[in-house]
Amino acid sequence: MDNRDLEKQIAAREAVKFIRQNDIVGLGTGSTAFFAIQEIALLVKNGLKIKGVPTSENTAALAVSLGIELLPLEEVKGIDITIDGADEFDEQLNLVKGGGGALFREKIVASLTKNEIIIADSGKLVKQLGKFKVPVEVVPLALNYVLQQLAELNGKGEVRMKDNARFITDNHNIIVDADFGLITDATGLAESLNRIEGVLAHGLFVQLASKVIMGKGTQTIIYAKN
Ligand SMILES: O=C(CO)[C@H](O)[C@H](O)COP(=O)(O)O
Repeated sequence: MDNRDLEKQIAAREAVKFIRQNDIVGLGTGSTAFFAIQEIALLVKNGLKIKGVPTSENTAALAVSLGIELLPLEEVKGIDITIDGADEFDEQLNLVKGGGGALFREKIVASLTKNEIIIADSGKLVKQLGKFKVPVEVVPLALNYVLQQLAELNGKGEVRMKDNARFITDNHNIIVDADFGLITDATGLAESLNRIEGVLAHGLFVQLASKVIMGKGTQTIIYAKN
């Protein structure tokens, strides 16, 4: 395992300590969340009773393969704790998410969650968001309109591709990765993106995380809400 994976793993091990018996647990998506799901599966094998809520089809398949019982997102009224990754975060706990294209379900799960814990390796911490382009999930018919609106916000949008075709999300939409340069006002930008018709969700997560647990070398550093 390389150093970044080790950092992800120790962050995941620390995060699962916050899970309690009978919790409803949001299960994140991506290579960091993968470590948390593995740790949760181990706890379940050892007698922990939880129900998982997946943030993507990939995560659902992984969780089922590891013996974690799932609840469908549409039936869930509240989630006790979620453990998810991020593409970048700042010390105010603002995040960019959606590198794996699961941002819409991740945002719904985060919004339903009491304790949203983000786990990350040390490469994800930034002084200011914007190094990672902001993923925007777009209803395909609205693509040109959304690209124009992003340009009005000084964002250069590019349709995400995979294997020479448009990347398609679990919700049958496309992703535009938008470059806004360094983001000075994450709240303002998030609100502007929320107002664009045709945008289902965007990857700016503001005021949604309660802590970020970051692996650094063999230690973890916790950034928490004041
Ligand atoms: O938001 C996400 C998926 O939509 C992931 O949490 C984010 O992309 C981080 O992924 P990884 O842990 O593989 O670096």
